Amino acid sequence: MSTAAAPARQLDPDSVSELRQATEHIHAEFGTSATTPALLKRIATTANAFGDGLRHHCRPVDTDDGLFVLRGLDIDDAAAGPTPDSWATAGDSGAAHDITLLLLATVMGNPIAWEGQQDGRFVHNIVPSPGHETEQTGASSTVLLSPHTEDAFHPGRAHLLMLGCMRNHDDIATTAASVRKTRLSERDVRTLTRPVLPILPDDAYAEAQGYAEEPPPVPALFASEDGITLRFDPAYTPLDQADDAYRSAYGRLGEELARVSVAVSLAPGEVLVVDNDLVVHGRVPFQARYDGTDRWLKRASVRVPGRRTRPLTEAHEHGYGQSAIEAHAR
Ligand SMILES: O=C(O)CCC(=O)C(=O)O
Ligand SMILES: [Fe+2]
Repeated sequence: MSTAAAPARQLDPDSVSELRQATEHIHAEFGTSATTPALLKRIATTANAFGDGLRHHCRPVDTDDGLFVLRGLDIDDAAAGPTPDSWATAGDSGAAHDITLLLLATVMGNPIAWEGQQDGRFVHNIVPSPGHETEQTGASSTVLLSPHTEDAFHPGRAHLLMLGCMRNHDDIATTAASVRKTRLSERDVRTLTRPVLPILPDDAYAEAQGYAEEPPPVPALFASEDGITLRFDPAYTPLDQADDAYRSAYGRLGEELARVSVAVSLAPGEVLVVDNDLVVHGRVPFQARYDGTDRWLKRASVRVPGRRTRPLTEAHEHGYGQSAIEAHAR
């Protein structure tokens, strides 16, 4: 794995103060980041009024890296308070930063929430949690969080994943691997473009895991008009149901993704924006502190209307009974 620097977009001071003022206004008015229709409406009108400078920083991912890091937001470590010990107890910890992230997410597209995840909040807290060390979820720590497409099981998954860093004293890296950097034979691409295996709901969706209907097989790769895209979550893909040829091609895709993987260790105030159709992300193992100073990320998921990065057949998938809620009406 390489530690090559991810493309960075440095926010200019005007954009930073525009964001800060908007955040302070909304936070003072609502006193919480718990999303009500009124708060979401205020987010939308505020984001719509942002200047071109900020908008430009939020333009789509424009390199084969499939990601960028927005830099320059300020986080006051003392004011942020202790890192919560789980999403369930996080409440309004770092609420102002939830609002900032929602504003940025709204400039980039339409933020989404899932009823079945983190109480339906639009901004998730990613913190290590006692008792969850070895899971394949954001709450784990001692295990490698293996590379995955976010919410790969679902046709309504985000186009963009945003990870905003509150705290990361131990420099724990997010990993990211772009399908556009892999080298695969045409034959492997053909094989992996066929809908052979389903992707089952991950451990963050307990209810969906009990869904009664047949899991639909989906392609791992898709040759979109703009180039190849992927939908990949090996930890939740029943590979034993495929034949040898498919399994080997799938294995080569995994090896190529490992080869091109980069490690991005976020600093407070940085926001990693990952194109969820191009890049699989994960996290290196680490030892949690559990003393209020642990790594703490804020996560937002964004749909970008009108993108053509996915097969149209996805529209017929049942999504295991889950549906995403969009922050803003179209
Ligand atoms: O903790 C990280 O760096 C990434 C965790 C993750 O997979 C996610 O938040 O979706
Ligand atoms: Fe993830």
